[in-house]
Amino acid sequence: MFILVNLKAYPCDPIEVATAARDVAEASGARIAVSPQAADLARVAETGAETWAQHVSPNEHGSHTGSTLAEAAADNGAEGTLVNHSEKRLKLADIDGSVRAAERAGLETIVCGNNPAQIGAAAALGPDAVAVEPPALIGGDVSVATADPGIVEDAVAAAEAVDDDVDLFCGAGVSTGEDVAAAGDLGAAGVLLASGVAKADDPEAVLEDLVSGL
Ligand SMILES: O=C(CO)COP(=O)(O)O
Repeated sequence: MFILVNLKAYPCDPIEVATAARDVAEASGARIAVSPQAADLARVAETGAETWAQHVSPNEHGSHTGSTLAEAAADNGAEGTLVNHSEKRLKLADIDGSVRAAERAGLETIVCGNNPAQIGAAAALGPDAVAVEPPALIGGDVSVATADPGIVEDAVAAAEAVDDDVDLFCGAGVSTGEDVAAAGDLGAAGVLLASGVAKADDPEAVLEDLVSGL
């Protein structure tokens, strides 16, 4: 299971989380990545933690003020990027453009969707993985695998029906090792989570629990 910690715009210390993620990944052998604010990519990557962008724009170099270029993310240590997170939704053509921009820059891609129909559409764009995150459960206390196991199973089927090579992740409310195991049992290859780590008093302890069953 791949565990991706999205720091969103939470007021946590990205270096503390990244250092903990690096240490827990090294000690456990689990794959853990941290996705900080774009401005923090380089210093998070310098910790040695696997580092992902939260978004990249479909643009190439040029007159695009405010763009987060895939090339810039890669040059600053990102190894992958989320695309179309529920809090950063894009038009279909722009999702396609962002995935293509990420590919050009050598970034891995996870395209998010709110439901199985969107997951099928996202899988058709050929990312490395897709992630189903029901918006109503994001930031809550109950994990998607517990609150709505059917949506994870249906999303696995939707991705598989389009492209067997595209992994399915799930996210929303994930905060414990039990949540990670439940997601895996439903067919997910990884989880996205945010508040469970970013708002924790002791992010390292939460990360240790998350990988405890792997
Ligand atoms: O949006 C998410 C990860 O990208 C999930 O957020 P929470 O873990 O806070 O529910």
